[in-house]
Amino acid sequence: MKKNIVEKIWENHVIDNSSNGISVIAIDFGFLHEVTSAQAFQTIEDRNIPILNPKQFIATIDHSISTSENRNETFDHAAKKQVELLRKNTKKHDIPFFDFDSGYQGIVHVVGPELGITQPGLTIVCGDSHTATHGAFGALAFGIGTSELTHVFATGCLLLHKPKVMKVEFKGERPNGVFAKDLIMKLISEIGIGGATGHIIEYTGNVIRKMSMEERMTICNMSIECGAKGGLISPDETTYSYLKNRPFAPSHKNWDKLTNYWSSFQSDPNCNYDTQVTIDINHLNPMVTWGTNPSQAIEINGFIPKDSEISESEKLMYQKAIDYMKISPGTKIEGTKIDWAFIGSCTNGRIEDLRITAEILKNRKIHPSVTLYIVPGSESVLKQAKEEGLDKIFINAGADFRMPGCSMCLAMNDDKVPNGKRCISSTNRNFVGRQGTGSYTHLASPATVAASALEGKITSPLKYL
Ligand SMILES: CC(C)[C@H](C(=O)O)[C@@H](O)C(=O)O
Ligand code: SF4
Repeated sequence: MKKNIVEKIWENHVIDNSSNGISVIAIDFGFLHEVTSAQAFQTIEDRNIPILNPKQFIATIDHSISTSENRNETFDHAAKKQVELLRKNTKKHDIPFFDFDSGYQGIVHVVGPELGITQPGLTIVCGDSHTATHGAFGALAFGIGTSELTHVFATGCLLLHKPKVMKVEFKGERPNGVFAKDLIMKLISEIGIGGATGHIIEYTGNVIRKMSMEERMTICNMSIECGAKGGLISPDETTYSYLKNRPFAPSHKNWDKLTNYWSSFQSDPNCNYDTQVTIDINHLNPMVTWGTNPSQAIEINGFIPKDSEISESEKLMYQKAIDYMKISPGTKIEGTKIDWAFIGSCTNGRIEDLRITAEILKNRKIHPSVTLYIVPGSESVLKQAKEEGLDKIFINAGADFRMPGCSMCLAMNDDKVPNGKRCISSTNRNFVGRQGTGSYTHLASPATVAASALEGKITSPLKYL
């Protein structure tokens, strides 16, 4: 029988199928961060259960930490407690922990792939919704809750319903100025925040095949924003050459055998999907959100929608978003004044994102009324950026180039957009107050963010490319 990639990984990991549609699935790897792991550690300790395989996990710190130079010292009390608890728990249970200045610290979804831990065909979990990112390598990766994490600690398994599978194909040629971020934002704006609920998305087609691993991660990362449990891309030569020589990737000895095995994680031609979506990107422009969820996005040369263009079922959400965002229906989104700009996060905090940012900022100054934070996704991204001299370009442009972490993506730390200020951001969520109480967020690609920071208003990157 023909199978899609999700079915293949699933069948490879089924330990038991029960009669009520729930299966016991083996989990290969788990990532931990300071916000969602403490309760799971506490539960297994209270019940006196050991962690079955501590080497099946790695932990790092990202969400609540400071991104200032002296980040070790500038902790608020609650954040410090979270970090210290994770340090203590990982030490006690012998789980590798990537602390400040280990060389491996960073946002969990940036760190896993760049260390070569994320590999094709694996099942990967983390107490974090953007675990979908790891799907870019052909892994079945998804976020779990704290009680599920307790199960994985104790048993290395999870009880799961088999997900449905949606095939998404981007068709055409990518126009200049249009990046992976624009493609995924376009998909979400088409199918809506619940469009892929209950599904894992498989991204297919030539546009995806030509993408780097960084771009594929940006795509898979935002799968969750249209309701999907995860998103993945079948592995190919791009995947294998990215993984080769990474610190935790398998050794070269049996590399051909290994890549042959990894290549088996492909959907069979003409296999079955529960849902299929095709997106034509031939005439796509850079995307930007106008509202308070990621589906409320338009092309940058478009107009903020009017009430008459909105379907009955979306009117309430629409009106709330318009009121909150203090924008005028029917006006052009391009040209909207911004006060802050942010480049970073597990969506767009990788080296390629910093390179395109540098290309646009080089020998230019950001607008005097704009504060631009550039936050690398990990210590290795930071190191690479410095080696390439990108830090100097950022600083010369007037940006604040900071230490790795989630930073202003969710403002659970010191980095916040002030009340009443408007930010253009390379992140994945524009919920009310996401970047700070009373702040306004417009999501876009790093190129659009950089161009907008130069102009002090929402600006297409085309002018600078
Ligand atoms: C804190 C964490 C649970 C959360 C998530 O699950 O995604 C965060 O990473 C986010 O992006 O909102
Ligand atoms: S960078 Fe943002 S989206 Fe990613 S894990 Fe951190 S808070 Fe969540």
